[in-house]
Amino acid sequence: MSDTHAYDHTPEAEFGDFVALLKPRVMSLVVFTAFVGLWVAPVPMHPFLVFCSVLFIALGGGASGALNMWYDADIDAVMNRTRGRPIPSGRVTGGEALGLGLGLTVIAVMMLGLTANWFAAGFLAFTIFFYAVIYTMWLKRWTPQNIVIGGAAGAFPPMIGWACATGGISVESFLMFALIFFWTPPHFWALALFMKEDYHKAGVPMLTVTHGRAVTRRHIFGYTLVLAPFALWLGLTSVGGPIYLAVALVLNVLFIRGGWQIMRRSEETAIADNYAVERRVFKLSLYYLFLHFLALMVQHWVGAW
Ligand code: HEM
Ligand SMILES: CC(C)=CCC/C(C)=C/CC/C(C)=C/COP(=O)(O)OP(=O)(O)O
Repeated sequence: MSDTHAYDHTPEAEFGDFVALLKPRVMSLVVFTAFVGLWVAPVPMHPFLVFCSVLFIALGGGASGALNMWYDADIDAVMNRTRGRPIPSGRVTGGEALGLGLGLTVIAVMMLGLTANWFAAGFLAFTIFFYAVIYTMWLKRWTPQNIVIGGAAGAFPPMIGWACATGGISVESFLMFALIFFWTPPHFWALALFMKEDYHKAGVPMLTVTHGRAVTRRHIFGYTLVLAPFALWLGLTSVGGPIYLAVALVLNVLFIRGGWQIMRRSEETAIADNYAVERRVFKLSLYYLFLHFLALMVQHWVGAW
């Protein structure tokens, strides 16, 4: 991954550096959720328009990643996980990242408006604004609730996908939003438990830094409990069905169990096994979201309720 690039003698930007600015790995899951939101909507779209919509949502997501990296270059330079990124390592200038982010935002929003509809395009613009401005510039450096509220940005994409197909919103698209929204805190805090030093060094008020790990552990478990009813409720709507419900049931039991294990662990035990459980739950979180949306796709294919 580009985050781990070695430092070059002559820091010259390569194409890969500009791709890295778009945070492709994280955005792949974002784009998948957007695609599923669009795919399971009750209004079928022409395959070419499906392709265009997903492409422009992906470009918009990438644009927001570049804007985030432009603004966060100072933080990224301090943290081990991020200091090899294109800007802190000197291969790309802040101005280039800002230009790329703004340029892609304009292209993505305009093209989505022209190919899908302007409601979806406005929604995409708002989501980019939410991630780049509300989360990155404001919440991230200000409150330990940063990722709870900021998580909304990452939760909007399936609603944008649904809006591309239908021109509106619905209970189903709202529940897909809720699924990602309440998933984000356990997803991120599991990681923060074994990355605390990084955020501490960078002065970012993550919950682990401001309230300590014991509180963070309880929050993780709490959110897995809040999340489960929304995941199951989605299965009872018009996009749900027995396959989705079975998958959701298993995944939520596993996730709640993971949250419970994280909460019950003492810091000493965690240090002794190098945060093995926290690492496992972080990985599980990625499968959790991917498999829920995959199950929605399969359910749609075999026929929803
Ligand atoms: C405010 C919300 C979020 C925060 C703070 C957050 C934070 C993080 C961090 C710090 C990483 C670690 C490594 C990396 O930089 O790749 C990560 C990984 C990841 N996140 Fe999130 N995340 C958030 C929301 C999301 C959303 C909404 C998605 C997708 C729907 C997502 C998908 C992923 C994926 C796929 C990875 C693994 C990337 C890899 O393999 O390198 N995240 N997240
Ligand atoms: C369509 C569209 C506009 C989608 C946006 C999706 C979105 C907001 C995803 C959030 C993903 C993410 C990596 C947050 C990380 O927080 P961070 O930026 O604090 O993480 P870092 O420390 O790795 O930079």
